Amino acid sequence: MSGRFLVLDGPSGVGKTTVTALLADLLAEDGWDVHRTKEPTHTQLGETARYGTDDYHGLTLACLVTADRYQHLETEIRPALAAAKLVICDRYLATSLVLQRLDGVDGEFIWALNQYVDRPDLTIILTGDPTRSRARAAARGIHSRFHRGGPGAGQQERERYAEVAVELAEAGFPVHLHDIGEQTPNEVAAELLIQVKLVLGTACGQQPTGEAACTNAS
Ligand SMILES: Nc1ncnc2c1ncn2[C@@H]1O[C@H](COP(=O)(O)OP(=O)(O)OP(=O)(O)O)[C@@H](O)[C@H]1O
Ligand SMILES: Cc1cn([C@H]2C[C@H](O)[C@@H](COP(=O)(O)O)O2)c(=O)[nH]c1=O
Repeated sequence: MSGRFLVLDGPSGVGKTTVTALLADLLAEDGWDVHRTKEPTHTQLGETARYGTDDYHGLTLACLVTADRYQHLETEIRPALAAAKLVICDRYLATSLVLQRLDGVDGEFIWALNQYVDRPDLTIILTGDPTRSRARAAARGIHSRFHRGGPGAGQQERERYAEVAVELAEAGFPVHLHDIGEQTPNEVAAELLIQVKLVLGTACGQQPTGEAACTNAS
């Protein structure tokens, strides 16, 4: 039996970690056996990437985060999927396509590095007001050079994520773009639950009713 693979991605401070936790709880209440995880991982390799962005740049950082992704897939994500779990992952390929490009790496190289990664059943990209997202990330604590820069950097990141939503959809990844607007994390999670059920079906094996595509991404 094989599980399902769900990803939440988007700019720093938009609320990925908060919403991932809430959505994971809602899905568990719905009967899914949920495995929540994050990239970079909390392994030595992952923490080197997360906290090492002042030391590692460009190609080096691209290789580090992708090496962490393959290790994550091999040791955690694929075993959980093989155990029929619903894996929900905070950040994945979309982050690389946005941040590594902002770091000067060619998109073709990023795709080549990631050519053997698993395709999620659904990638949700959260976007929101960049001034608010940046302010939240700053209030929580800055641990990466990608978190620095004011609203201008946040606006650029937001635009890149919207472009990457389309890019992933064109590459055959089911994508849902969700702008949080004024929503609270609970409201975002409740709305996403509906979308997830449309695409993944229900825990008791009901077939999905929606065709996988890039929704809300224009
Ligand atoms: N919709 C929201 N409205 C108000 N505050 C929020 C919302 N979503 C998250 N927050 C708050 O913003 C802060 C950052 O949220 P969170 O860590 O979930 O963001 P993130 O996207 O995972 O950030 P990063 O990528 O930088 O780790 C937290 O303090 C969280 O409580
Ligand atoms: C998955 C991924 C991550 N990064 C970098 C960017 C930040 O330094 C951290 C993410 O930190 P947070 O705790 O989620 O805020 O990792 C990256 O450059 N590329 C990636 O693909």
